[in-house]
Amino acid sequence: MENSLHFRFDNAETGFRVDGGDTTFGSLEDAESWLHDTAVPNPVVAGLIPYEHGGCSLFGASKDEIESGPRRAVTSRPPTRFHYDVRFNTVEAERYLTALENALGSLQDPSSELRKVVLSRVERYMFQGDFPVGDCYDFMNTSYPTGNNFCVRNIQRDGCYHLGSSPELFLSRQGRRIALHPLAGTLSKDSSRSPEDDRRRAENLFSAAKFRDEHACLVDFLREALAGFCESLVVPPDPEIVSASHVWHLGTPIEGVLKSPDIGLAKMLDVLHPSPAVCGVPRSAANEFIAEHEGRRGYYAGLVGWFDDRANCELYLALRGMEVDLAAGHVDLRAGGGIVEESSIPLEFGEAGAKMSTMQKVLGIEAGPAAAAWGSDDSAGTDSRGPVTVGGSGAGR
Ligand SMILES: C=C(O[C@@H]1C=C(C(=O)O)C=C[C@H]1O)C(=O)O
Repeated sequence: MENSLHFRFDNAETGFRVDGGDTTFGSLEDAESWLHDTAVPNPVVAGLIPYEHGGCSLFGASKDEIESGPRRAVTSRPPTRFHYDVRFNTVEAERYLTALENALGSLQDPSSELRKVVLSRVERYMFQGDFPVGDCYDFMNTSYPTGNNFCVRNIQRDGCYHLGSSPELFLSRQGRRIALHPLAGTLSKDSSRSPEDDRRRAENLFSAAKFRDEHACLVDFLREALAGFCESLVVPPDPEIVSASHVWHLGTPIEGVLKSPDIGLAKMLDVLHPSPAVCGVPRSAANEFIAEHEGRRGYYAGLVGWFDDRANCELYLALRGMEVDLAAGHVDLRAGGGIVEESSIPLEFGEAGAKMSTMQKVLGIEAGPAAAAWGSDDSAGTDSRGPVTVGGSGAGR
């Protein structure tokens, strides 16, 4: 039954479902050729584009047939139980800490060109029995009614699904008009405070040099990259505070008008993706560092959404998500953050944990023992709590 679930997306404005059908594409190029050649009326392609080039999970459909009614939201969580995979998570936390230490070494070395690199870590949870992917997605819609919620079948690996609730619009395009809402600079929310008080605390994001630097790296990159495509571009001088499920971010809404309606999507993505929101500065050095320390990321930090034959699109960063492997019986949660010279290892570890909470809440999982040991950051300054003992008997609920 789940095999007919291809692509689902819901946010405050849109609901979009592609179920059934066998028009699938493993590359952006194949999807674009289909859009131009097909006899299907009003064709559209929806799905996932990975962080690296190639290996997409894209589905072709007709806009006329897409089910786009009100979202299906349910109030009860599927009953599946999850257990923290101590062995996997211990090895993974150590790998991440080594990557962080090496990154800080490079960022603080005046002879290295690296200015920012985004590093991520994975937490694995095992389950037995059924994992009802569709029900879980419906419950996500209840949990995050204003998130950019997605659920996509992986056509590269049978029995694998990617679900998440993205906070970040990567690129939307209607004709020549484009909009982006890049985010960088993060503070974990403090649930012991009132939302208003915590929002005031988040204003620390404006003043701390570390967050402004991380954010400036991203906005400067996009301003320069978009200048080549746009006849006009509006980039506000200062970022704003954006609320995501368990964290606050710095975000800058960008709008522009393209020089020509003929600029293709693949050409724009070549230049814009991966941006320093998920990669770093300079891009080649950051990408080399990521490949060496993380290997292939696949759909984590890739793009999720849809595009049509005129390159109109709505694409979000595939973040705050999870990969469900039904055959292996596990769910991998993955999150990370931008590392700059002033970053602190404990705070980065905690920030990734706070971002993972987005999916932990959907699954009914308590934060893993590693995250609990780090605690959450209560200031925007440099705090040096730690070190963590990863492991223990912390099973999820
Ligand atoms: C890398 C992630 O998030 C990205 C990194 C951010 C940061 O470094 O502050 C903020 C938002 C996202 O662009 C993630 O969620 O895993």
